[in-house]
Amino acid sequence: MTSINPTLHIVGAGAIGSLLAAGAQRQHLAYQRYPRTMANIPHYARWIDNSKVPLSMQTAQANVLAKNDVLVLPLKVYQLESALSYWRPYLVHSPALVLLHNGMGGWEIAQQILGPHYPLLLATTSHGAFKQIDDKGKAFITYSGKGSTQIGAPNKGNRLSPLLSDAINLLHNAFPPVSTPDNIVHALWQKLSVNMVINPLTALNHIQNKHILDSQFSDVRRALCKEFVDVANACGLVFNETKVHEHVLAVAKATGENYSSMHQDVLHGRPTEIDAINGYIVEMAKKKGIHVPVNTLMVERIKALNL
Ligand SMILES: NC(=O)C1=CN([C@@H]2O[C@H](COP(=O)(O)OP(=O)(O)OC[C@H]3O[C@@H](n4cnc5c(N)ncnc54)[C@H](OP(=O)(O)O)[C@@H]3O)[C@@H](O)[C@H]2O)C=CC1
Ligand SMILES: CC(C)(CO)C(=O)C(=O)O
Repeated sequence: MTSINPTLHIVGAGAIGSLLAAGAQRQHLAYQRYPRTMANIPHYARWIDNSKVPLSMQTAQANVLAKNDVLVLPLKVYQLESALSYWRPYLVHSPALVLLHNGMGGWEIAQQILGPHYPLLLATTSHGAFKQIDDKGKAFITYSGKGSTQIGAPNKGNRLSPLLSDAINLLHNAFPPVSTPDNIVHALWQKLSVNMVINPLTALNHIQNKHILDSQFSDVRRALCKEFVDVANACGLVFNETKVHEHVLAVAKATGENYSSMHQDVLHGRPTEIDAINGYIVEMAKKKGIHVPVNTLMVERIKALNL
């Protein structure tokens, strides 16, 4: 079963999901959001040029998707298991599915629920967005930082099926630029290297990203990067310790005025993504018999905040 015009089905109505919806809206592409509740669903997006992009408030019940539709899950890793279990009966035609999150572990969860052969894309984005409430009490999102999205099928390089290539084109049309690195898993680990240093240090010390450049964090930064490289290399990914550290510093500088997502989660008393970030490194290290005391400490200290 295929539809004439493929629809972008977006699970939830969070910051990134609604940003993607706004991109589709601007390009006149068919999209549908599936929030858990109507409370706080963003009504519009405040675009980067300050223009207002109204969002369709027509939400739907999940239904069997057409083969050429695309289902995007811009969720936290800890939200994926229940979302994928819920959606599984509606995926009988195997439309392309896109996981879009920080941290790692989503691929493993999707494989467990959908099997190893499901047409799956993994993505990471450096666009920035957050939810707010306006003076009329309506939720909206602000597109706060222009970035780009990298996407690919794990272990497939650029040998993508037409179904997956079409899904990537649809995402690129909705929210460019979308690029396809040679190895998406490597790209996700690269993003992990940034988040495993900046996120817990900014959250634990209540600082903006730029402050992790301070010399007081030099030892902990370097120790985290060394552990990261040991584990990544043991998992078959090639990373160099000096380059990883330099990349982390470059991102901290470029996003210097930001408060990281983990800092904001801690500030607002929300669950953090620590399990999918430093926790993932600890989990992989355990499997490979590698000692990662500093990542372990980061996990323990964030968890001790009892969010
Ligand atoms: N925001 C940003 O600028 C960036 C975010 N990211 C990453 O993208 C991912 C998503 O982030 P973000 O959009 O900020 O997060 P949000 O918390 O804003 O969005 C997640 C949304 O998904 C909803 N949700 C969770 N489970 C389900 C479900 N089963 N069915 C329907 N809706 C569901 C949540 O609803 P509810 O409110 O009911 O829990 C929430 O609205 C994270 O991994 C984040 O780190 C990456 C780059 C930038
Ligand atoms: C790159 C960085 C650290 C930007 O703030 C981020 O991804 C986050 O805050 O989660």
